[in-house]
Amino acid sequence: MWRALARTTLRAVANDCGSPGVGLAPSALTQHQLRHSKASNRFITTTSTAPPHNIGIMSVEKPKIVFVLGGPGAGKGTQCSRIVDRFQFTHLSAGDLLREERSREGSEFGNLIEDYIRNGKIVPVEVTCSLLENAMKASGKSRFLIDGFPRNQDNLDGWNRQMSEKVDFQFVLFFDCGEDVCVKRCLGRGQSGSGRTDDNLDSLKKRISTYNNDSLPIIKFFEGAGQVKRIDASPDAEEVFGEVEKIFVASGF
Ligand SMILES: Nc1ncnc2c1ncn2[C@@H]1O[C@H](COP(=O)(O)OP(=O)(O)OP(=O)(O)O)[C@@H](O)[C@H]1O
Ligand SMILES: Nc1ccn([C@H]2C[C@H](O)[C@@H](COP(=O)(O)O)O2)c(=O)n1
Repeated sequence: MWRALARTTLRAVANDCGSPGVGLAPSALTQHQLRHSKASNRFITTTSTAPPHNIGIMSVEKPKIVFVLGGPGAGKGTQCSRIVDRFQFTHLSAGDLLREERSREGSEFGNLIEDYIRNGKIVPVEVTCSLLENAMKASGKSRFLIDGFPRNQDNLDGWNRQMSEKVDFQFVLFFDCGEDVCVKRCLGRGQSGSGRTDDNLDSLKKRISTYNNDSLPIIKFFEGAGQVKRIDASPDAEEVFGEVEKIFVASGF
């Protein structure tokens, strides 16, 4: 879809992303809308394409994607901010997008998302993947850190169905961190006023169990394919970023 649009859509809104790539104007992009059908208890995605406003330079370059994974509190968000500053990536946190959608007035998924988050469960991929795709398109950028996704087999399958052909997947950046450190960091974040409804011991136990049972197998899957760059996330943030930096430089960024 992006490629088709890129072929016919002008890059007249000059690529403001500061990095090479598709640089499509959000106004000319397909928007995915999601509804929950009570009748069939399924999620339905509808697609509408706004007419392209521009004609011009063609680009077939797909957006570059790095998945960022690791336990709750491993420091994914912290490191993503630094990568954004240093390597001109756009950071999309699946958790942040879900929290935003939960708080959006009129969202039909607010209660569902809250229930999943509070209980440390993974929201159905139809919701998350549509939020990610819409955010990617709206950004007009071409290098993305997809943080906290794919978190289970459902996430991975949904991504493969909806997105894998449209992006240029680079690697998984895996922040490896012991459980005790993760818990301590999340509780510290809660005490510093994160306002998150899941930075408490009860939710954390569930999140860690979901991570061990559902997310680690996905990381192992990518590892088996030689697509994981593992980082020890237990040292301080500065030291961790030193390792992150080496990986991105070695990968040509
Ligand atoms: N290397 C580090 N050393 C010490 N504290 C850290 C480090 N990295 C992050 N933190 C702190 O730990 C907390 C969790 O970090 P962060 O929000 O980046 O984790 P996360 O992996 O994105 O978490 P989640 O998956 O729950 O969103 C924050 O309060 C952050 O300031
Ligand atoms: N792919 C995802 C990512 C996140 N969530 C939900 C469930 C998580 O516990 C919560 C917080 O995510 P975080 O900010 O810790 O990355 O958001 C999900 O369902 N699916």
